[in-house]
This record gives sequence, structure tokens and C-alpha cells, in this order.
Amino acid sequence: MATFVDRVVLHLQAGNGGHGCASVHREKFKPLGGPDGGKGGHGGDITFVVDPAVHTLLDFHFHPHVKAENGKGGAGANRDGANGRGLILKVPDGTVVHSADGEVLADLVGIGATFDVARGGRGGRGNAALANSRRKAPGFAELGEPGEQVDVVLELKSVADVGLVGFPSAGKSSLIAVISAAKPKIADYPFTTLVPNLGVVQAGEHTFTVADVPGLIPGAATGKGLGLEFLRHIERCAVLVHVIDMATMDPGRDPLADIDALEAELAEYGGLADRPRLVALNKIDVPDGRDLAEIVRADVEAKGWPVYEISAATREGLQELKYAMAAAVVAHRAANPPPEPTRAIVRPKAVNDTGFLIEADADGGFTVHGEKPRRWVAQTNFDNDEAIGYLADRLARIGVEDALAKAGAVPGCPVRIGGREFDWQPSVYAGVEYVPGSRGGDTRLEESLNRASASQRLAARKARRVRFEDLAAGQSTPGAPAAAAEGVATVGASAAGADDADDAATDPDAL
Ligand SMILES: Nc1nc2c(ncn2[C@@H]2O[C@H](COP(=O)(O)OP(=O)(O)OP(=O)(O)O)[C@@H](O)[C@H]2O)c(=O)[nH]1
Ligand SMILES: [Mg+2]
Repeated sequence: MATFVDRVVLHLQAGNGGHGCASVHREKFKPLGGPDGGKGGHGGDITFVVDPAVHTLLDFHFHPHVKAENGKGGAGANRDGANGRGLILKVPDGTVVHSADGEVLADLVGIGATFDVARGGRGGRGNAALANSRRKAPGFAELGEPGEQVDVVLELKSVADVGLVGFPSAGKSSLIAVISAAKPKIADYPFTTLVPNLGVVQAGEHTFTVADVPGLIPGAATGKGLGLEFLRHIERCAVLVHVIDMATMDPGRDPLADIDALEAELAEYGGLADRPRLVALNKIDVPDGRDLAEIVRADVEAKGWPVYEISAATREGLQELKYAMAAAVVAHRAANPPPEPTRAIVRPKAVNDTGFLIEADADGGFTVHGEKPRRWVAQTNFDNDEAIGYLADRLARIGVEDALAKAGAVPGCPVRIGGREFDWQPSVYAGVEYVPGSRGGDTRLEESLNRASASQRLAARKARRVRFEDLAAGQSTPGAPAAAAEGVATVGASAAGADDADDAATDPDAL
């Protein structure tokens, strides 16, 4: 029988985005025909899907490193790169996905349940897409983003209808072997069963699954023996069957004490109180076994649970037990319709796509947190000055530069964004000359203050109009030519102002 693997650590790497391309269109008699670099394809995602044909996590055990395909790079003539193929990993029903630090990311129950676990990186834009009215022929393109890299722990909680509960060597594996086609290991030493065995049982027209799990000893709920392994698998069973050993020679153990000990562990684990119980008194074929069973039967029945005297060795009493199990499972199914497969699971990580946050570091530097700054840094080719300037423009536009200045950054101090470290040089990358003024002042601000205000410009325009009207009326004055020249200059200045505003409003990089 194939090894049953119910816990694996997986290292997942979604595909990287393809790089955008920087290319210039060339044609005869048209040497510089404009930018035509295409964008890179997106990297492939990694998704878990519950598949009915998969029963263990064994495949992942042998292949714990999984990588989806990268996006292809863009090319000239506006050719976009192909997207990387996504990977669909088939997992068994009842797989729980944990993050490396133990947080439950998804609980995959029901055929078809899916979970997008690692997202591929976005492809970079080519220089054709980066061109705008100001930057007509960008000599750079965006890099593709790296795909998400995550480590997860997959854990399989068996989804069986009936769980067999009992002390080690009570005969649980022997029972599942005789009522189903499962061939578990059976031996006369405790903890023979280390991982659960699942068997399919047919009773009349009903079919159900039975899980034989490792033996339980007192203290299991706190981790003794293989207790937690055992309890994890019992958690999802609809019906529990106590398998009680009628032939144990251990001093201090008797059937009722065994049941009480098992119940105490189940109660400590919690959440199992509502499961219907059956009691199978096993090994009645041994001398005294049958007598013992008859003696304790009444006491067990007093707990309100149906009792079956069986022998896994001689197969006595198995039919009644099988039919009783089937009846309990059918009753449970009728009361609890099968769970809807979880198709869309909201990713637990909140994606902040709006802003950024500045954190002061111990060494006098600053770290900028935020989805956009992180992504923009990842998209930047640091071998290309134009691309670096573009990054600085983008960061300045959402206010990172101002916020750093406010937080107390001084030129030259380290600023960390998306795992990279920069020396902060305000506005230099953006190509704007920064001339430090007096403390609290800024020469650029003073220049703009010297400009005529809107009301002054309006007054000048009115004055001009009056003079033109005067001219039209034929009242020539000696000051008119000078006034006309002043008017032209004013108009020119305001037109330049409008240009600035237009650029800022239509710049697609604000995205
Ligand atoms: N005489 C007799 N022996 C049995 C019967 N059922 C099981 N045994 C024996 O009891 C021993 C333990 O059986 P297992 O089926 O391995 O017990 P288990 O409950 O699965 O034990 P663990 O896996 O260790 O928890 C084996 O030697 C079996 O042959 C029975 O009905 N009659
Ligand atoms: Mg066993």
C-alpha cells in the first residue's frame, strides 16, 4: 500500500513577469519612427484544486519545489510577450493550507474547491506604453515583477464518514481490514498504525468510508503517544466507533475504564461531543472475551450508545455493525447536506494599493512600505538612468519625496524600498534642480511667488482691452506700443502655465 503522507512543506514560486522591451520603430526613410517595444507577459499563478482522484499528499512529498512558468519578454514592433502558463496542483479533499508560521490560509473541502496560493508577477510595460506627450521616445522599459514566492504547509485531515477510536492493539486495523478492501498493517504491538488507513465499506445499498487511525492513550489530547495525529483525523468523521478490547491482559484496564479514558481525550480535544457513537466490543472469540462483553453490555448501553459484540478474527457480528454504521452515516448525511465546495477563497493578505507608509529606521534611514512603491522599484532597471528618473518621478508624484522630507530625511540618508537601498537625493533623479534655500524656505517657492498672481494678470488683461478699445476708437496715445508689448509677454507666460497644468493632468504614469 502506498505510503500515506498527510503533512508536507511546499516551496512555491509563481512565474516572473516578462520584461518590457525598449525598441524604436525603423523604416526606410524613417529612421526614428517612434517607440514600439511591447510589454512582457504575466508570470503563471499557482493554484490548489481538490481532485477526487488524489488521495494523499505523497506526490508533493517527492516534489516539494514547485515553479510556474515565467512570462515571456516583450519585443520590438509592438509584440507583447506570452503569459506564463499557470500551475494547477491537485490536492485531496480535506487539505488544509497553512502559512509557514502556522496561520490557516485555506481549508479545502469539497471536490473542485480552489485556492490561489501564489500569484505570478506582472509583465513590464514596453517603451511604447510608457510614451506620453512629454516623453515621446522613452529609452527604457519596465522590468517584469518577480512572481510571489511562498512556503506553505499542507495538512490532510481525512474526510471519512466513520472513525474508529480505540486503545493501541484493540483491533481497529483488523476491523477495517475485514469490513473493507483496505490492507492495513496489523500486529500485536501497540502503535502499529502510524498513519490513518481509509477503507470503503459497502452495507446493502449504502457506501461509506471508514478511517482507522493510530491508537489513543490517556494524555493524547496534550500530545502523548500519537495522540494529536489521531485526533486530527477523527475531527472530520461524522460517526465515531469505539473499538474496545475484550482480551486485554493489562492490569488496571477494563472495558468501561477504556471507554471513559477515550471519551476524556475526545472531550479535551473538543468539538466532538455531537458525533453519534457506536461501541464495538472486539475479540469475543477469545476465552472469557464473550463473557466479559455480556457483563459490560448493560453498563455501556446505559450511556445511550448501541453496543455490538464482534470478532475481527472470526468475523462474528460484523454484518450488524456494518449496517448500524451505515444507518448512522445515512442519518448524518440527511441532517447535513454535503458542504458546497469553496470556489473563491478571499486571500488573507490585505493588498494596500492606495498609499504608502514611512518608517524611521534605527540607523537614521527610512523604509518606505506600500504596494505601489514596492512594485515600482521591482519594475525599475537600475542600469538605465532614464528608468531611475522615471521611478523618482513616480515616487515624487504620490508624495513619497515630500513625506520623507517631512519625516526628517536629509540628503544622503539611506532610504529602503522593496528590499533595495537608496541614498536619498531629493528631486535630483527627477531632473529638477534642487537649490536648498534658507531654513524653512525654498527658492523654487520664492520664484513662483514673484510671478504675477491671477488677479494681477486679470487686471493687466482688462487694462490691455481698454487700450485696444481706445486704439479702435482712433485715440492713439504715446504709451500704446509699450503696453501692447507688455500684453504679449503676459499672454505668453500664462500659456506656459496652462501647459504645465495639462501635462500633470494627462500624465498616464500617475497610474
Ligand atoms: N483473537 C483476536 N485477536 C484480534 C482480533 N482483532 C485483532 N486482533 C489482534 O490484535 C492485535 C492488534 O490488532 P490491530 O488491528 O493491529 O490493532 P490496532 O487497534 O489497529 O492497534 P494500533 O494500530 O497499534 O493502534 C493483532 O495481533 C490482531 O491479530 C479479534 O477479533 N480476535
Ligand atoms: Mg492499527
